[in-house]
Amino acid sequence: MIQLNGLTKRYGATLAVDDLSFTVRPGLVTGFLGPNGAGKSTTMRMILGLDLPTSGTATVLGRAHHELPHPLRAVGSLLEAGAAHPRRTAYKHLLYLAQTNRLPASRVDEVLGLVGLADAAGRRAGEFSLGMGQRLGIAAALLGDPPVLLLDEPVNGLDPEGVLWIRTLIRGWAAEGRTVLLSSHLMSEMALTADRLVVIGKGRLIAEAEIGEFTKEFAGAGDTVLVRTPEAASFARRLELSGAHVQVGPDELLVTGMSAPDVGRLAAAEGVPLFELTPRRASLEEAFMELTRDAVEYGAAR
Ligand SMILES: Nc1ncnc2c1ncn2[C@@H]1O[C@H](COP(=O)(O)OP(=O)(O)OP(=O)(O)O)[C@@H](O)[C@H]1O
Repeated sequence: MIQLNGLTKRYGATLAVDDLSFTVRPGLVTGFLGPNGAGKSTTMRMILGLDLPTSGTATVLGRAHHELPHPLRAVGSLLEAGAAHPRRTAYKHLLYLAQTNRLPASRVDEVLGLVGLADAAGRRAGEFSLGMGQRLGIAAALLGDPPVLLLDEPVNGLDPEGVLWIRTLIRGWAAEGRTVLLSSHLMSEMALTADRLVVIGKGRLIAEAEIGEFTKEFAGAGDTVLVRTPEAASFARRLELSGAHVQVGPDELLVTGMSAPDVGRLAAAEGVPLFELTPRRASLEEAFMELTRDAVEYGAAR
């Protein structure tokens, strides 16, 4: 269990994390989502005791990170790939971590096996591919067999096989009853991996919900209907008079705020020939962009 209570971090004039409170429960994958610069990494760093809050608290298993008697046995994390010394072998890197955390050396072989790096144990971390580096990072996170896991953008830059591997691993941890907090700026990735979502923007909580509730709440919002007609301009005006919002292309219209059957009925009533009438569902990704639109740091001009 991870608990944030009024967690706040200020860097000079930047309020990176702003009065954030939420709970991450065991047995579930909680997706931590927000556009670039939303404050996800800063929040995770504070949970891990790598950064001090300006105010508020973050606790793991009821304690601040510095109060945990054996931090690696409580919480494992993957913050960035390549955290290992490049000249150190995978085995030595993990052995060093195990020894400084009073974990048995036998655990090093176990975790190397778990992440599929047993054959690469003697190779230097600096020679690893991105995917292997990611596996090494996960091996380190698992060393203390912790009940809580924090992963910051773990699939960034991975090939499809690597992405599937991490996704399966994460789902497995939650099924074992662990608490998993997983950050991403990709809603599509979250839809496949997370049970719950915490969405932040500009350091503040925007939404918190089960992934199903989130989909239900936002399904429909932003749905569009593609219409092709030789009478685009006049039909667009007619649609707008009926309350729809219309984007006009050379020979197509993108209609929001009116269902496809209603567009079809209106066209029939007006005697407008339709060449195409296609409903398009808004994706979860679009719902997320809509939700965080005002919180994007450097958005395209609108
Ligand atoms: N050490 C620091 N010094 C000053 N400002 C910082 C520092 N770390 C983060 N920030 C600022 O705090 C804000 C939040 O950054 P953070 O990296 O936590 O966001 P994020 O959600 O993880 O973004 P991304 O998805 O891009 O990794 C940003 O405006 C960032 O520029």
